[in-house]
Amino acid sequence: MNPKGVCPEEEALHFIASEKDKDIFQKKFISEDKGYGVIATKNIEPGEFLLEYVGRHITGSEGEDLYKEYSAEDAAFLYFYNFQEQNFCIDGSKETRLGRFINDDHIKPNSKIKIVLDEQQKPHLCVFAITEILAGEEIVYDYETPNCQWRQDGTHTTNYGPETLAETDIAESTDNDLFDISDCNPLLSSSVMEEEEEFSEFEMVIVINKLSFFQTVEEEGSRSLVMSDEKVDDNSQSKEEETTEREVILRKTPSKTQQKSHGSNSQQHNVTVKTSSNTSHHRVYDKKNYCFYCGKPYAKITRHLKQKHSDQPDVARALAYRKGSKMHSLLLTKVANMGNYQHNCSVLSSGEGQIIPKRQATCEVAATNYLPCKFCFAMYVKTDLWRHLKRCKLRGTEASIVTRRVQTSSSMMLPMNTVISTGLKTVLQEMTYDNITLLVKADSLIISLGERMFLKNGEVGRHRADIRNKMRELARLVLVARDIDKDVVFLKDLICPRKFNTVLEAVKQMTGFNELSNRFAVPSTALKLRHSLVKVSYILQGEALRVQDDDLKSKAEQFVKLIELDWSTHVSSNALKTLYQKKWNLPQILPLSEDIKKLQDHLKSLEVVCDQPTAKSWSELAQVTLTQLILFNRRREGEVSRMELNTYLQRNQHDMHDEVLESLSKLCENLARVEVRGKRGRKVPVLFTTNIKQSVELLIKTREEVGISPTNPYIFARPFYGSQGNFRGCDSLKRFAESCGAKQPQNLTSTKLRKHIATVSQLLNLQTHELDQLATFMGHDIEVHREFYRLPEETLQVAKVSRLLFALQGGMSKFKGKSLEDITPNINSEEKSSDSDSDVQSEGTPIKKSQKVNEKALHHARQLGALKYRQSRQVNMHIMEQSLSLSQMGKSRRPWSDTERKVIHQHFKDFLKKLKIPGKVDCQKCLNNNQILKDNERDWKAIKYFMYNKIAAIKKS
Ligand SMILES: C[S@@+](CC[C@H](N)C(=O)[O-])C[C@H]1O[C@@H](n2cnc3c(N)ncnc32)[C@H](O)[C@@H]1O
Repeated sequence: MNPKGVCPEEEALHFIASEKDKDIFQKKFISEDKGYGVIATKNIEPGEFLLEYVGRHITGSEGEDLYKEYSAEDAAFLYFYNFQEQNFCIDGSKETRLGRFINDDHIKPNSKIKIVLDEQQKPHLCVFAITEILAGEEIVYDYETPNCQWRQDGTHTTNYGPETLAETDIAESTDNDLFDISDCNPLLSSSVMEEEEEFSEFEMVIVINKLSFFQTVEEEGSRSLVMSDEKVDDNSQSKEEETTEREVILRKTPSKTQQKSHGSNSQQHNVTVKTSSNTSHHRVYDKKNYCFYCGKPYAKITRHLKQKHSDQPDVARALAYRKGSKMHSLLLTKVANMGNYQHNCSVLSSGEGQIIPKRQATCEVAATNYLPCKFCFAMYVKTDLWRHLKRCKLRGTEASIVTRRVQTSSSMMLPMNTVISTGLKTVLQEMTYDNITLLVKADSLIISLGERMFLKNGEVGRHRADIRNKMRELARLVLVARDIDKDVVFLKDLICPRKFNTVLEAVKQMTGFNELSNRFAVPSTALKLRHSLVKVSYILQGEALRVQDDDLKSKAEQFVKLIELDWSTHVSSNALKTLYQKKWNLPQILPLSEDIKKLQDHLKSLEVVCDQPTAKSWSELAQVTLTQLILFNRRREGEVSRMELNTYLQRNQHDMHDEVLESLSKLCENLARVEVRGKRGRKVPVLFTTNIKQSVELLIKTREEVGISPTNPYIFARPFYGSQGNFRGCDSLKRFAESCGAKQPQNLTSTKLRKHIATVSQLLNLQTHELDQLATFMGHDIEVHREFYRLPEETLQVAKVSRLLFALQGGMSKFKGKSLEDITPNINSEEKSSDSDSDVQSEGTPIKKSQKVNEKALHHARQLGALKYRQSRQVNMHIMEQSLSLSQMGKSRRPWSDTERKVIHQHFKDFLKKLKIPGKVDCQKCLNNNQILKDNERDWKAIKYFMYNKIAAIKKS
């Protein structure tokens, strides 16, 4: 009965039934370490019912399953308890009620959990006050788990309350701040140092007094049920032994750190990691920490440091703090960690020995799974490192924000066998931390290759990716080769004629060579490896020359010789064949003009200009403008994305000479031109329309306002997290292509847009110098332009070779002595049937599509008539595209045959009459000299289409 005359259990039952929390509590953010907690808003008497730990009631095994599935955050809310010799769990992770937010305090708990049974005899976990609680004080109970993370880290803080002094986080204290928490945390003292670390999933064991009306449950029974294969700290064990009338409630810790071993691929062949020797009932104290000063292992490292090395500055500093104070134990922990770190580094560099982690796993874990904390030097499982870094009390004030690439930056603390330049180090830092990266760093030959590549182009972002890929490729080869041949440790061991077969085998395994089909799964890697291997052989030859090592030199030379002799038979020829065959039947689909139009309109509608831009609206405008630039210029996305601010600001803005301007189009006045670095270092121009120019200028003006890092050199910089990167045009293009409602958004890529312009430009029958100009603008060599941006091959085949095939069907005798161009087979009936076929089968297949195009083009040409072409100087691109295949025929400059000439002559006259072109035109002359062609190619084409149609009709009849 509490002072208000209400029985606490009855009050608890009332709140259980009403499914509500008492309104005298409030959820409040306590600190970075603790997260949220529960605060009383009124004074509370001892014994009073406070809150219920509400959640989904499930069985213990269901809880176990959830624990495996849940993230660490959610797993913290799984409450395991034992009731009437059965295991239960309350999953509070999805709850909004307050009970689950109550934090732990084993020093000054003000509450306690008890089980209350409702009318249906269902158990409920209820929290009752055990001391007087003042308004503003945090509700805490003792989790009674010495092993929980925050106690192990020595980061335990007193509960939040009105009389509590402001929380002092050691991370914020300087070395000179004497911070003593011993008054409120007497148990902490040397527990961090002297207690053995362990790796147990069950860290919190809450032992509560049984309520009188509950059945007594034998402790051993509950232990065997819940902790079958887990270990419990000795302290808690002894406490449990003392308490006979107790029921065990277990809460699983969120620590999910167990890692599977990487197996034989681990770089460190003979490196193991110390694992826990605990059994389910006994804790085994066999972990030894290495002394930083004498390099020897000790079971009681703190005592050793105090007794033998108190004169060392770091130890002396720790001892200057009062025994039992937080700083005292933290600084000693650091020295102990440094000893282990030193030992671990020597193990990793020698490739032999046992690594001492901060927490010992129960199963074998690969050494590559551990990384040191850069603040306290302890080795943690790499996937848990970020969590530790957040809490590490030795991280200091300047490092309060945990960096994004936690693993890669910590991996730089591991020993490297080779000297690496600062430049290449920055490249390595960007690598994912795994056993491949570990090998890269340890292999001097791979590093040498990286250094050379970095010297060439390392400052350019995307080349850094190339360097990383090349190095990793070689490291993967070595790892595969290690499995084939146990003598291979580093790449150098492979550059030897005797190991050539191993290399071939490793390449085949790595690139998925199929012995039966002689095909590679990844043919490009197989081809690239040849170049890398030759390069590293040259590096070795150079090295051999410098140190006058004839043996090494001849090995490297012979290896290159073998590559020249044998590589193509075993690798290149099949890899090339695979690559070549992969391209067969790949449709070369160009973007649809209507899709391009849709995208343009969509981008236009998104050009939002706001007076006070935020980082979000700025990045939106940046992406829209970037996409517009790519689309307008048909430029490679990377060239535009990486355009630098200075390049834009320092562009040539001198007024053009008046006479030049006059002779050129008005457009020149309005278009800004910026030259950027294109493929292979070519200078390529990017044109800015007035709109784009305005957007870019606005972006530049408001860069600072939205918080773009001043050191970010790009126009289209990313505004978040002080990024030094830029938006990628391909991402923006993809995003807007998908949202613009295009029929085929997948075809709206910068490469396909470039193909599009190159292809449709052929319809214009540009003069050679004009083609050259276009190619230069696109950043192509003219030969490349002609070779790769020609009409799709299949269109040509359909247009030309199909004539022969059709002719074959109708009998060849009448075509005797004619060229392919002369053959005009009767294809109408076939076209019809194939067209209808294509409609039924699939719309997208290129050949059928081009046949359809033929039909459509003819239709258009007929409908619009040549006059329309002539009158309208603005050529409709869409019609041009559709006339694509016919244009090939229009391109033909061969003289007409005699029969054709006669028929055409007549029709030509009629046609001209129909077009109302003055009869002065001499048709014969036109036909002979291609006069119209010279004057206006488009007219000529339209006429030819018409003629072709007529001829076909005549032949048919
Ligand atoms: C049931 S939750 C309590 C609510 C939690 N503080 C939150 O913000 O969600 C248990 C978790 O709170 C944290 N916690 C509880 N007591 C703590 C303490 N004294 N010091 C640091 N963290 C504590 C631990 O992360 C633990 O896993």
